[in-house]
Amino acid sequence: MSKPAKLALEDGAVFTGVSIGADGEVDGEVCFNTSMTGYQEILTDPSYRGQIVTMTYPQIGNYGVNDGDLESERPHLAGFIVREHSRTDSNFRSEGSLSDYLKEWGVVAIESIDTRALVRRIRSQGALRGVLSTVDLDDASLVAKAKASPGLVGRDLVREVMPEMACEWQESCSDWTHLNAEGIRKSTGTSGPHVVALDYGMKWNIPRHLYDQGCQVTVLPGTATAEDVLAQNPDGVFLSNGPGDPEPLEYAIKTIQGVMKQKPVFGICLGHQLLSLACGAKTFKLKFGHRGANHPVQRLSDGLVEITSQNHGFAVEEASLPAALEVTHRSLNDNTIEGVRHRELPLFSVQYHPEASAGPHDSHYLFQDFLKAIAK
Ligand SMILES: NC(=O)CC[C@H](N)C(=O)O
Repeated sequence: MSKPAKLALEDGAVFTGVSIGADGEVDGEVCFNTSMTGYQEILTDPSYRGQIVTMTYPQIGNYGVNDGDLESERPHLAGFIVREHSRTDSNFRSEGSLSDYLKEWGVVAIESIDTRALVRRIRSQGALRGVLSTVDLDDASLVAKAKASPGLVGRDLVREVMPEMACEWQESCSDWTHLNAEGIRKSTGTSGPHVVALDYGMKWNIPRHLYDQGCQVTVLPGTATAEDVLAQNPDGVFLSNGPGDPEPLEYAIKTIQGVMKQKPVFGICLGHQLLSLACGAKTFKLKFGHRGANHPVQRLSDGLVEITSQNHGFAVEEASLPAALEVTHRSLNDNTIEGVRHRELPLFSVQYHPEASAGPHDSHYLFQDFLKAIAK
């Protein structure tokens, strides 16, 4: 028996569909991801905290869910919007249906709305606050709730997703990760460098890659101080992805400033924004963000174009870049900064996701670059 659900936006638009997830009501920033695959990695990426994610690919759930394709222990997004939830899942790796998974984890989700119209609205007006509900179906009430939703700007969402405790990472990339030109060798123990990863909501495929490069990986909560990090005597420091606005994360910026002159640092996505802020740059909010698995990024050193996996709504403001930072990668969609490096110190970061999961493997070389920086 199908249950109605509604999505209401702060601009007054209301979409009526069918619930495919848990009963309930959620609010958040409505964004969209254009990946054709990877819905399980997207659901479990902690960077989506506070967001209601729309998939533009029309049929979702067709390969089910499994215990291997996870980027954290649970879904973190506020809600999920699809055009059509596949009634069957055909995949030898499937261990269950997407709908059952969403219900198990209490994710409010909707299908059978005009996702093309919704995405066109977001693209023309910018990211919009919204409410997704199976319990309140009154349009005016829902629109009022959407207008009251806090949005992402100025909020520290990292504290809601980061781990409580430190841990030693011991997991390799899945056997499904194809070896690229450089090859991802399965870890033969941790004879490599000791890396401290500051976890602001880290996607698991990042420490898997570091581990497969032979690193000993110590994961610390994103609130760790510079003293906590240096007490581990690391050979390098990694700054992870994570949700929300980077600007209010003053504790994280302070920690980075306390280690960046002593240790090589590599940052991804939120880590890239925090490293840039720590060096004196500013960040700004993109109109509707970059979220997908086919975003072209040019590496400026040799002109190579990488096809990248992306999920970010903020970016580093080019006009605010200090002389010490050099732009290394640029988006070919909108020319925004996708990577920087420090001209003197061994610090570099990218706005996009070289760990893929899901997406192309073009950028795995950056993990080797980090080990080369550490070796130097
Ligand atoms: N995936 C991420 O780390 C996202 C970074 C930041 N929360 C943004 O939206 O830009």
